[in-house]
This record gives sequence, structure tokens and C-alpha cells, in this order.
Amino acid sequence: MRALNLQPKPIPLAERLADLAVDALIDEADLSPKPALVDRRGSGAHTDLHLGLMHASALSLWPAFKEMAEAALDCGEIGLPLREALGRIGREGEAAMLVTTGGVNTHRGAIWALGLLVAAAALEPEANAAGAVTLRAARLALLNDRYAPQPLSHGAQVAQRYGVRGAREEAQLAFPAVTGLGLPQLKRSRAAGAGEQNARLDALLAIMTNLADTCVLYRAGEAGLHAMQHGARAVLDAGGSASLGGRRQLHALDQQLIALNASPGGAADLLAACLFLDRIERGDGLFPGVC
Ligand SMILES: CC(C)(COP(=O)(O)OP(=O)(O)OC[C@H]1O[C@@H](n2cnc3c(N)ncnc32)[C@H](O[C@H]2O[C@H](COP(=O)(O)OP(=O)(O)OP(=O)(O)O)[C@@H](O)[C@H]2O)[C@@H]1O)[C@@H](O)C(=O)NCCC(=O)NCCS
Ligand SMILES: Nc1ncnc2[nH]cnc12
Repeated sequence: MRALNLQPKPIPLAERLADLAVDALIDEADLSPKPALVDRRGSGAHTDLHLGLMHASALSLWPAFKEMAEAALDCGEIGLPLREALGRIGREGEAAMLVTTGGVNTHRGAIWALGLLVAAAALEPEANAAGAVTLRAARLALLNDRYAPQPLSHGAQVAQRYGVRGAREEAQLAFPAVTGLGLPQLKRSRAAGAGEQNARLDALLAIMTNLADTCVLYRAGEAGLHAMQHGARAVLDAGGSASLGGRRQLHALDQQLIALNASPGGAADLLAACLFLDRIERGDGLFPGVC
């Protein structure tokens, strides 16, 4: 009689990376209370979004993230073939998202940021420091996808109008809002004894202090961006989201951004990127049993 093999089947790397990307999106959506964003309390500044839709959207992107990681493993190097494969898979992922959400743009920026990071992580899984992964992602983002359509997106419109850097440039610069603001704040707040949810809220606020969030600019102009950046700074200066003073400032920021219709969707996407990189850096479930 043969002994039963009870060893768990190894999970392919591409699937594990897709799991981590979707987990990061769901963790971001669930995190509460986020200023003017969809969370467990409600829809923030949005009339067309809710938490169930954010979850469904995140889950619909799993096949795209898996395919992006597989493309990176197949190509094995940074170059135009991989960049154009990612563009094609990203556009298909956007289409799947829009079918799931009935046409609402829930995660366009997240597909871009996490797609590049998933591919960058798959290229060299052992070189998993956030700085190394974001540099590889930046090298991919700098390549010009010849098949990318050039629609006059919201981001392109406000970039023209206000001369700011949007999602494309954030990636091309190796995600400074994540590696220079979000991740260091996440670690600082954890080290100071904040609970995980407060540390994540602080990371989001740190990103908001300096990001040119094109969603906010499109919906609420420069006044909205100013309110977002200064309000986020005020929460952190008052002691962060775990302190009573910070909590009061956070409530005021939430009210102010909702009144301005200013939803920081770009900052939310970058928080998801931050949570993904944090898990990758810690090797969280990535290597054991992965083939
Ligand atoms: C290169 C692309 C990122 C396109 O960029 P572009 O700026 O031209 O296009 P947008 O359509 O505006 O999308 C950019 C999204 O990125 C997020 N974002 C905003 N600011 C920043 C920033 N400074 N840094 C990083 N990320 C940022 C943001 O996404 C979130 O907001 C979305 C909702 O936005 P919007 O549609 O404007 O929503 P509303 O104002 O609510 O619209 P209405 O309801 O009023 O109509 C939400 O999805 C969040 O995700 C920006 O929206 C890239 O997308 C691209 O080229 N894609 C093509 C495929 C490809 O190559 N993929 C590569 C795969 S790796
Ligand atoms: N939680 C959220 N609320 C609104 N827009 C978003 N885009 C990405 N995450 C979001």
C-alpha cells in the first residue's frame, strides 16, 4: 500500500503574485476610515462605487495579474516584447474590470501600478527589496508601448492643464510616493506601536501629503489637491491616525474632501502598491512551496 502524499501542491509563482496583488487591492478597499474613498463605512465622495464593487473589481483582475507575471517569466528580461505584452494584458484587464463593474472605472491606476510591480517581482523574485522591484518596474514603464492608444484621459487632461506628473511618471520615477513616503511611514508607525490598520492609514496619508493625484485635480482642481495634501499633513502632525488629535483631523479631512468631491483614487492605488511591496519584501508566503 502506498503512503498518502499530504504535502501541499506548490503554488506557481505567477499565481502567488496575482494572489498578493488582489489581496493588496482588497486590503486597501477594506481599510477604514479613509478620507473620501470607498471603505467599510460607505462610498466617500463617490456615487457610482461601493465596497462590493471594489472587491468584485479586484477579483476580476486576478487573471490579468497572473498573465502579467507569466509574461515576465516567459520573456525573462526587461525589453519591448515584455512591455508590449503587459500593455496588451493591461488593456484586457481594464476591459474585464469594466464588464464586472458595469462600466465604472474602479482600478485603472491600480492595474498600471500593480501590473508593472507584479511583472518586476516575477523577473527576479530573489531581488525582492522594494527599491529593486520598483526600479525594474520603472525600466518597464519607460519603454514606449507602440500599441497603446492615446485617449485624452482625465490624467492627460489635468497634466496638460496644471503641468503635473501623473500615474505614468510616478511609475517611470520608480514610485517615489511609495518608496519615499508610504513604505517608510508604514514602518515608522508600526515601530511606534500603532496597530496594523492605523499604520496603513498613516501610510496612505503620507502618500497624500505630496502626490499630484490626477483624480483629485480632475474632480476638484488645485483647491482640492491643496486640501488633500495639507489635510493629510495635519493628521500626521497631530500624531497620526492612532492618536485622538490625529483622528479629529482625519474626520475633518474626510468631511472637507467629500464637500469638494475630491476622491484621492490615485493615492489609494499607491497604498495598494505599498502593501504589495511590503508583503513581497517580507517574503510573505512567496517562496515556501512556490514553484
Ligand atoms: C499610463 C496609464 C496609467 C494612463 O494614465 P493617464 O494618467 O493617462 O490616465 P487616467 O485614465 O487618468 O488613469 C490614471 C489613473 O492612475 C491613478 N492616479 C492618479 N494620479 C496618480 C498619480 N499621481 N500617481 C499614480 N497613480 C495615479 C488614478 O486611478 C484611480 O482613480 C481611478 C478613477 O479615476 P477617474 O476615471 O479619473 O475617476 P473619476 O474622476 O471618478 O471619474 P468620473 O467618475 O468622474 O468619470 C480609479 O480607477 C483608481 O484606479 C487614475 O485614474 C495607464 O492606465 C495606461 O496606459 N494603461 C493602458 C494599459 C497598459 O499599458 N497597461 C500596462 C499594464 S502594466
Ligand atoms: N477605495 C477607493 N475608493 C475610491 N476610488 C478608489 N480607487 C482605488 N481605490 C479606491
